[in-house]
Amino acid sequence: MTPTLEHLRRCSMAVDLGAARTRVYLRNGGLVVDEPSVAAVDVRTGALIAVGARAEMMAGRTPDHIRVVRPVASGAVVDIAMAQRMLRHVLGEKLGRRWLRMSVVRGMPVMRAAVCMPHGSEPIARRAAIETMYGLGARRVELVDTLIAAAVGCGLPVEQPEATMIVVCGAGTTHVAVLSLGSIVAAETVPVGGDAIDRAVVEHLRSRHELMLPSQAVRPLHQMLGGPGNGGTVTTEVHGRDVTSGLARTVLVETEGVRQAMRTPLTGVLDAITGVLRRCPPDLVADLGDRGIMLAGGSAHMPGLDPMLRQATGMPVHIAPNPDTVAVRGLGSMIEGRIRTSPHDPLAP
Ligand SMILES: Nc1ncnc2c1ncn2[C@@H]1O[C@H](COP(=O)(O)OP(=O)(O)OP(=O)(O)O)[C@@H](O)[C@H]1O
Repeated sequence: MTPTLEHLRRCSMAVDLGAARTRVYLRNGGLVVDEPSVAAVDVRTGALIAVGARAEMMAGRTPDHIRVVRPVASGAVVDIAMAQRMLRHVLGEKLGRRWLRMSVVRGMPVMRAAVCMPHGSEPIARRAAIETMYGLGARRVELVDTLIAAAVGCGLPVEQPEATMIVVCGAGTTHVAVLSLGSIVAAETVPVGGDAIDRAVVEHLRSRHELMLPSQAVRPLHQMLGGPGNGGTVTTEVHGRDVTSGLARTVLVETEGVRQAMRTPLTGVLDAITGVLRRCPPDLVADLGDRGIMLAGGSAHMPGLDPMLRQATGMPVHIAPNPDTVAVRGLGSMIEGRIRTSPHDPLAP
């Protein structure tokens, strides 16, 4: 069923279950949860040991009996029971007794929740999101297209008869859309995000330089994506571990090689942008030439991404303020009734 703004105004909670992070916004309470979508479980007893940032820190450092799991992948809940335990735990931790009062009254579920769903998600993914929220005590669940929520969160004039383009680049997926009059004119989703770019860098250094890179060493290399950074230097020192000996090693890496490695997965995003533009009427494309692209999602923080998109598309690229939380904040504005859109808005994914 397509939710209307009236339905959304009755929701007390907006939820964005991402592959990297889980975010919860409470009506009149703001963003109360922004934690990694990770849980650590004792496989002998099934007990939950940690969730969120604490569980993420344990990844790769656990003894055999502790498993670190990610219940959300590519924008879909893949382990409903674990997603419920993770959410219950973080909400209980952040809200205490208030959480109990808002979810169940006299044993009956009372909460109404709005959940962001990736554009074009499969019915099974929608079902999984609904089941997750029912298990948490929701009486009713409204699903809203992430692209609409993100556009609202970016402050784009979605209800106006002019085109706006949004690119939401998350951890596992990137969504591209052109919106006008509160509706999606054309959209595409590609299974490429920040994680694929990081994997491309790690793989390049392993195969070309026989260097294993610790995960925290990948981010400083993002700078190379946009063009010849570092004052135009052609090589950069990278510290890591030798693949064969396991000993610490420093190598001089050609920036162009790293840049090409990062650009390879991003060709999917560029293809999606051109595909969406090709499907738009010419008048809307003319609007976009002036307004440009609004870049959102956690990967918008990647320092080389916006210059790279600017260079490849020839269009202005703007980074949304707090780009990683735009979708849940946009959905939060909807449940708080702070936006006006045309009454025929198709909000559903
Ligand atoms: N400062 C930063 N520099 C570079 N990359 C960053 C930065 N902050 C976050 N990221 C990247 O952003 C991604 C997470 O983005 P986001 O929080 O939007 O994901 P998500 O909504 O959980 O994922 P998805 O939309 O794919 O389900 C990760 O790949 C992370 O590495």
